[in-house]
Amino acid sequence: MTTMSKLLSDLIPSDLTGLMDNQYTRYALGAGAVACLAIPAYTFIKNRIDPISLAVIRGRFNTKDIVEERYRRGAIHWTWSIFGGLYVIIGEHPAKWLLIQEKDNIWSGIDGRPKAFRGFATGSIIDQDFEEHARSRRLMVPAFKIDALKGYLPRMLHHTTNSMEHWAKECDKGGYVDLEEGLKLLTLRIAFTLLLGAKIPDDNFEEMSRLRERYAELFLGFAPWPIGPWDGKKRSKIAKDSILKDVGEIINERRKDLEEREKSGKGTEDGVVEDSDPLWLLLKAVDENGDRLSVQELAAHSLILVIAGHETTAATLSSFVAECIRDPTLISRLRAEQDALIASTGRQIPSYEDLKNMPFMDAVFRECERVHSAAPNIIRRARKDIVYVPKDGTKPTVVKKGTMILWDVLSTNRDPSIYPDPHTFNPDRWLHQPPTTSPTDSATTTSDIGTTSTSIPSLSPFRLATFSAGHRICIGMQFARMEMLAVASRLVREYDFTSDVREGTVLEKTISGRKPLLHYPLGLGVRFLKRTGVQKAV
Ligand code: HEM
Repeated sequence: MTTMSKLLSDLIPSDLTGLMDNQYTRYALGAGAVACLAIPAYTFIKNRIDPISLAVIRGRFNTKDIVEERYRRGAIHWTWSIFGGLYVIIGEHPAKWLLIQEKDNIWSGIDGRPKAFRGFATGSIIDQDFEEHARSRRLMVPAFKIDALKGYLPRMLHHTTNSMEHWAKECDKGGYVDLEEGLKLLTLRIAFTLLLGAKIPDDNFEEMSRLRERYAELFLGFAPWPIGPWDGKKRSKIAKDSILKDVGEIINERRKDLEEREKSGKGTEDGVVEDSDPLWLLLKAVDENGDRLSVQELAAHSLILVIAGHETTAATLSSFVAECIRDPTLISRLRAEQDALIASTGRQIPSYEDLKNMPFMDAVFRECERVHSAAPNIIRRARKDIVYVPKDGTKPTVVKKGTMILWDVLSTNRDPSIYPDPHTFNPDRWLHQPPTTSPTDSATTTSDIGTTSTSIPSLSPFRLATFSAGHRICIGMQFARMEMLAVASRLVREYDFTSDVREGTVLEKTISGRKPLLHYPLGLGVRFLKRTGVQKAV
């Protein structure tokens, strides 16, 4: 008898009544029973664990898979995330329900966020809610209006030129420069000097790098152990205290300046370009009792302005660089547009009006915002039991008081009913077939960059969710859009950063416990070289 037939005869005895006496059969039945319980249990758990949390735990992040999984679960569904159980909502209809109609029924300040996200900017605009929050926004909004933006542009461009020359010098020594990190340093410098009015000498790149390291450490407190480092909270607190100390010094200096001006009657009115930044407006503000904000309150707002104002913009600019590396036709089209603009205006350095005349560049950024949204989620919490009734009239969902609700930005931005072939990076979709606009949404914008000027109309922020929507829509959206166009146009006009890429550079973004925003796992190592035949900027 062969080994196989012996095994079979052992497994299947001729006398079936003695089946349970056979030890192999018992093993097989036992294994079958475990599988019967384990497979549905595994499927049940897997279907309820949030795909982003699962990807971070596994260390394998694929945006397309995550988005498809979230759509499979539906426009509103329950999930367990690393921050606890919550409802996920996708798309325009539930987002409007959450962010507008139920505005008074949700917390969007400190009480609305997961515990891990609390406590790093206590008392700032993002912690505040309701009237207090609305007051802070009213105070800051003038710093983001067109006149203020126009005032920021020359200094933005100056810092960009300075950084580009620095990167080129580094590469002249024969190495590569990590543009992802370089762009963070640049946007951090822009945020410190323009939003807080700090004075930072042009050549102190080392000090900027140290400052940037502290900002990176700050994020270590976001992810709970074991995903983040075991001492993440402690390191984050040390970084925060150190940043607050620096910010406190800037505030004290500017407060002294304000007091001196008030005493001498020199004038503190806005409109002087250097004095229309958000910190200046906050410094001058008085409440109904005539009191000014304390240094602690000012420091908290300043901290959040710098965090929100540099990391996200740099992330989107990095996506721009990565897409140009991936597709060389992009860079030739962008260059053709820039070169034509230079020829028609005679300006090597773009003006504010020029930024409104770059439809293709604008389209590329709109696509970067859509596909590579810097902030993947927006989180709120129910203040009372609230009910979501789906558009199609299917079963309503009751969200219990105290439950977190996460608006899935990544998936909303890839809604196939709005964006055909949603996972493909295709800037032309904005030029040829702009998605439907919503006229009421223009009320949320404070400038005309990238909205009314080019062939690209303003899209409902409930459909392109990158900057959020409703009463907390990103206050710096137009600042960011202007900054991205300004920096990118300078890069494209004068430098080549696409042909010599460091070996091993990975162009797919990921999230990890140490870096909770989407980023390139090994940075963007490129050789940054001056284009030949470019006229010197003046
Ligand atoms: C590409 C760049 C940017 C992206 C993707 C982005 C995205 C966001 C998002 C998603 C929110 C959350 C709103 C919510 O909770 O609903 C937000 C809030 C905020 N952003 Fe931005 N942002 C960017 C650039 C900036 C810049 C440049 C500044 C400052 C100049 C800024 C300042 C703020 C502030 C202060 C808030 C809090 C607003 C509030 O709570 O009312 N952001 N941003």
